[in-house]
Amino acid sequence: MKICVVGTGTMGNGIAQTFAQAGHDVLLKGRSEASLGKAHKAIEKSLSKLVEKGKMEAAEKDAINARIKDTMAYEDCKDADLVIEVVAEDMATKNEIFKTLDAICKPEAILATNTSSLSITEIAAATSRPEKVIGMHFFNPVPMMKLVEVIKGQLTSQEVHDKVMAIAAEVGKTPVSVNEAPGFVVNRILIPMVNEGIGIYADGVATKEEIDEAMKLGANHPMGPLALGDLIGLDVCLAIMEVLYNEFGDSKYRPHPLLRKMVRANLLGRKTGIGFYDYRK
Ligand SMILES: CC(=O)CC(=O)SCCNC(=O)CCNC(=O)[C@H](O)C(C)(C)COP(=O)(O)OP(=O)(O)OC[C@H]1O[C@@H](n2cnc3c(N)ncnc32)[C@H](O)[C@@H]1OP(=O)(O)O
Ligand SMILES: NC(=O)C1=CN([C@@H]2O[C@H](COP(=O)(O)OP(=O)(O)OC[C@H]3O[C@@H](n4cnc5c(N)ncnc54)[C@H](O)[C@@H]3O)[C@@H](O)[C@H]2O)C=CC1
Repeated sequence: MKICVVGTGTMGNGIAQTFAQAGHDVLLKGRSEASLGKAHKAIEKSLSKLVEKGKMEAAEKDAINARIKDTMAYEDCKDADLVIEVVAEDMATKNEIFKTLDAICKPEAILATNTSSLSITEIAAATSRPEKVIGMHFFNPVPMMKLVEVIKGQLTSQEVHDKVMAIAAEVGKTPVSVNEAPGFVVNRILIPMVNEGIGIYADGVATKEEIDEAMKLGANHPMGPLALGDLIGLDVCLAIMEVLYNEFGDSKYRPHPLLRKMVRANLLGRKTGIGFYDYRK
């Protein structure tokens, strides 16, 4: 199966790695040599961790790296059987890319989106093949997280849904079938929790370290809400809160003003080196 991953950010490199680790050839579509180079660096770092831990042979790491080829041209996606779009959480951007992919990709190709919260039906409406458009939602960090939410839009066919469930399982993930709804299952619970953690911090109820420690020890979460926001990317968290707020029209999903302020200051978390915590050492 020929896989094409469009987008080289936090999630794109993890998804490319996962497919290559499962033995697939992957075409990674980036916007610049620099972004592609950064993605390969992240993949190399992740695979090296696995080699260091004795979970992977060095030769296997080289073979995985070799299976990931780069491109900057959508045209090169034309032979792909499955394209996974992993770009910014913005409907206009996704619509534009799906329109482009629809014109280039062979008619039987499945076009999947890794969107965190947006309507699959609305993304599919930009194409002439809505029955082949589906949500394939991976979790961060992709190599470590087992779940993939598989989301059918209004017009997604059962056949495409079943195929994508099988593909997710084949690459070592556990797929869960989810009906289309803003934020699906996990993010409708998780991101308002991050937003609430930010509110608690802004209210001065506790320091950021204390808030995170409290949720780690008091709820057995692997990381606290502020560290998690930094891992996800605060721009992504804000985009998800905006979708929940706008789609449901419910004030309980209001993005906290401090979240907005952090994004406006480009303090996005790990990807910019600083968010609630400083990663620049
Ligand atoms: C926004 C969305 O749309 C959806 C989302 O993704 S929401 C975010 C969902 N993700 C989460 O909630 C993540 C919560 N955090 C965690 O599960 C864990 O903290 C974590 C897996 C990220 C890291 O685990 P940790 O125990 O805190 O740290 P650490 O000891 O460094 O890592 C644990 C293991 O994972 C490995 N690891 C971590 N990241 C890795 C990566 N990217 N690649 C390879 N290995 C990695 C480490 O090497 C380590 O391996 P060993 O257990 O063999 O020693
Ligand atoms: N960060 C996370 O924890 C998770 C994010 N997601 C979703 O995955 C998608 C990507 O998120 P991240 O990788 O975190 O984002 P990121 O900010 O790390 O990377 C975004 C990528 O999109 C590209 N991009 C931005 N604007 C573009 C445009 N106009 N045209 C083409 N490419 C463009 C960038 O070059 C970059 O490769 C989003 O839909 C997000 O909601 C899903 C699961 C988890």
